[in-house]
Amino acid sequence: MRIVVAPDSFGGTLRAREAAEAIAAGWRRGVPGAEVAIVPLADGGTGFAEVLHTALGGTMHELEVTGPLGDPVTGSWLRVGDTAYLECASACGLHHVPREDRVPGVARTATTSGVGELLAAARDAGVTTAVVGLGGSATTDGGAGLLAALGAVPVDDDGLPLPPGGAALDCCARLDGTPDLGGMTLVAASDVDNPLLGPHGAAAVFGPQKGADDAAVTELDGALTVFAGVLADLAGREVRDLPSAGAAGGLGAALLAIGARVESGAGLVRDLVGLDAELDAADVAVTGEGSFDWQSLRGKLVTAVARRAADRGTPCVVLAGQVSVGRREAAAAGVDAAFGVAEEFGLEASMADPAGTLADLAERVAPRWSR
Ligand SMILES: Nc1ncnc2c1ncn2[C@@H]1O[C@H](COP(=O)(O)OP(=O)(O)O)[C@@H](O)[C@H]1O
Ligand SMILES: O=C(O)[C@H](O)COP(=O)(O)O
Repeated sequence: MRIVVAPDSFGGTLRAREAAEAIAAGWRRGVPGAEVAIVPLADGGTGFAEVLHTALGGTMHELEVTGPLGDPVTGSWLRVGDTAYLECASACGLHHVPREDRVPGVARTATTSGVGELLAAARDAGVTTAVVGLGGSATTDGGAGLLAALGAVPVDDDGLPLPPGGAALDCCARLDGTPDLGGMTLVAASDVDNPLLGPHGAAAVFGPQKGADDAAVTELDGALTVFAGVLADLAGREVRDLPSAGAAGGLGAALLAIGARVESGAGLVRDLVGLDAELDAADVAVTGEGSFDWQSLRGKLVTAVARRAADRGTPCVVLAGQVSVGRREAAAAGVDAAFGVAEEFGLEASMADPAGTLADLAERVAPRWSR
C-alpha cells in the first residue's frame, strides 16, 4: 500500500512540508507499515521557492530587501543552475503585515520594491532565466515598486518620483528610465488568472484581504487603470486584460509588460517536483490546504492534484484545516472524500496545534483507505 501525500501549505499555520510530514506521521500511526511518500506542493504563492528547493536542490540566497511596508525584510531566491526561482511573497507577502495592520492605508501604500531587488540580485549573479512565483502578496501596486527597483521609476507630470504603493499611481504620467533585466528570460508563475482591473481584478478580488475597504478598492482600481496605460506604453501592447495580469496585486501586469511568459504556478511546481510519477506509483493520493472552499474548486492546487489522481483511477482524499465544499461538488472535482481538522477537533484546537491535530485526523482517516 503506497500513499503519496502532496499538500499545499495551510495558510497561516503550516508550511507545505510541515503539513505533509504531519499527515504522513498520522497515516503511519493509523496504518502501520504503510509506505508513504511526501511531495510538498505550492502554487506561485507562499512556499514556492522552498518547495522547489526541497525537490531540485540548488542554493538559497538570502538578502535584506524592502518589505511591503517599506521596512527591511529578509527575502530569498533560489538558484538552480542558470535559473533563479523567486517567490514574490518572500519580499512583499501578506505574512510580513501583522493582521491588525491590514488596514486601507497599508493596502494603498504597500510596495513590490523588494521583489525587484531580489530580481536585480539574481540578474547581477548572472542567471539567464528568472521564474517569479506570484501569490500571497500584501500589495496592490501594479508592480510599480518592482519596476522602480529595476530602473524604471514611475513619475508624475513634473517628472517627480511617486511615493510607494498603488494609490499614488493615480498621478503616474510615465516611467523614467528603462528596466534593466540584463537579458534574463522572465517567467511569471501565477496562482490566479485574474485580469488587472474591474470586478475580477486585483483590487476588487484580493484588495480586501490586504486591508482595503470599499473606498480603497475603488481608489486602487482607478489608479491601476491609469498605470495600465503606462504599462501599455512600456510593452507596446495592452496587458491589462491578459490572464494573471491581476496576480499579486497587479505585479503580473508589470511582469507581462517587461516580456514575461505566464505559466500556472501549480502546474510548474507539479512538473518540476515529478508529481505525476509519484501518482503513477500510488494507491491513494492525499492532498490538503488550509481551507478547502469554492476557491479551491476554481483550479487551485488541491483540485489539480485530485484531477490528476482521478485520471489514473487513484482515490484522492483531502485533509484540510476547514472544509466548506459539499460532497457532490468535491466528487465532481475528483475528490473522493474531504475531512476538515476544525470540523473534527474544533477550530481553536486546530489553530493552536495545527500539526498535531492534522496528524490525528490522518490517523483516524487512514484505516478507511487501506486495503
Ligand atoms: N490548521 C488549520 N485549521 C483550520 N483552519 C486553518 C488551518 N490553517 C489554515 N486554516 C484556514 O485556512 C485559511 C487559508 O487558506 P488556504 O487554503 O491555506 O490558503 P489560500 O486561501 O491563500 O489559498 C486560513 O485563513 C485559515 O482560515
Ligand atoms: O497575491 C495576490 O494578490 C494573489 O495573486 C492572490 O493571492 P492568494 O492566492 O494568496 O489569495
